[in-house]
Amino acid sequence: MSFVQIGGLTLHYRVQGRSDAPALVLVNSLGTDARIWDDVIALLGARYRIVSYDKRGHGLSDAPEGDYSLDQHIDDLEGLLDHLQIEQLALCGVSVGGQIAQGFAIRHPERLTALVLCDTAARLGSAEMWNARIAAVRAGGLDAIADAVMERWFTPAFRRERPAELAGWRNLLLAMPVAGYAGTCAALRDADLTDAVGAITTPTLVVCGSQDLSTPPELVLATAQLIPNSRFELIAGAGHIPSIEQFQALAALMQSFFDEVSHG
Ligand SMILES: O=C(O)CC1=CCC(=O)O1
Repeated sequence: MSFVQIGGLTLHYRVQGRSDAPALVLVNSLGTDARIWDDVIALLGARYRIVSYDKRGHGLSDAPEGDYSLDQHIDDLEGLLDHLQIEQLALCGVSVGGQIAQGFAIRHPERLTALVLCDTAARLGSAEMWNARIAAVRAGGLDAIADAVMERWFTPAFRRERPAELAGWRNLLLAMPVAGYAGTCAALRDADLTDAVGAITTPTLVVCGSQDLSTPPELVLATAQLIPNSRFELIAGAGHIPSIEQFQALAALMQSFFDEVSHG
């Protein structure tokens, strides 16, 4: 567990896996923290130096008041990479983490060897939807939305058969600061990369849980179709966070994609 201050903002990050291996950086989704990647890290750590972090507003990182922007999230990632002196990397993000990854790929194509976009799109939801979500958490805290969020994160089978894990991930959501959640909803409300993702040149794997109710497969596929050098894969039996629910399938897809990219 490590911390760095970037422009006055404290970020929590972790560096795991093989220290002399190529870097793989993972970006978490709204309402989660770096621990959503733990099972994937366990499978890929023998071949990569893996950095995961709690983006601003989440986990052990600072959660300033006010609206955040996608650019601020991308600046944070850039600052973390500079701090760790990582020049070249494979980048993977889920949901808003995937938007941060798309934005980084547009800003810094020269730094990326591969891009993995999980359950994300160039545009997520509508301004009305995010404003309603912000109002709900400001009025009632994270508890006001937690049950609905669990239905989008996880399949009915997971919710039925793995109640302890469901309760644990729900606790993670409930523990997060309202300022961090609402600030990131504002970033989602204001971000639209639809006209920009066509400029991504990095080889890109786009994946989506087959039962994702937050960013359904059609939406994710539509973004994949805008990215020239991309491939789309559906992950059966997963909702919005395949790194938890189907981590073996996700890690296998990532590994074969990285092998393909590095062997031309
Ligand atoms: O709460 C959800 O619907 C899930 C989600 C949306 C954006 C994100 O990062 O997670």
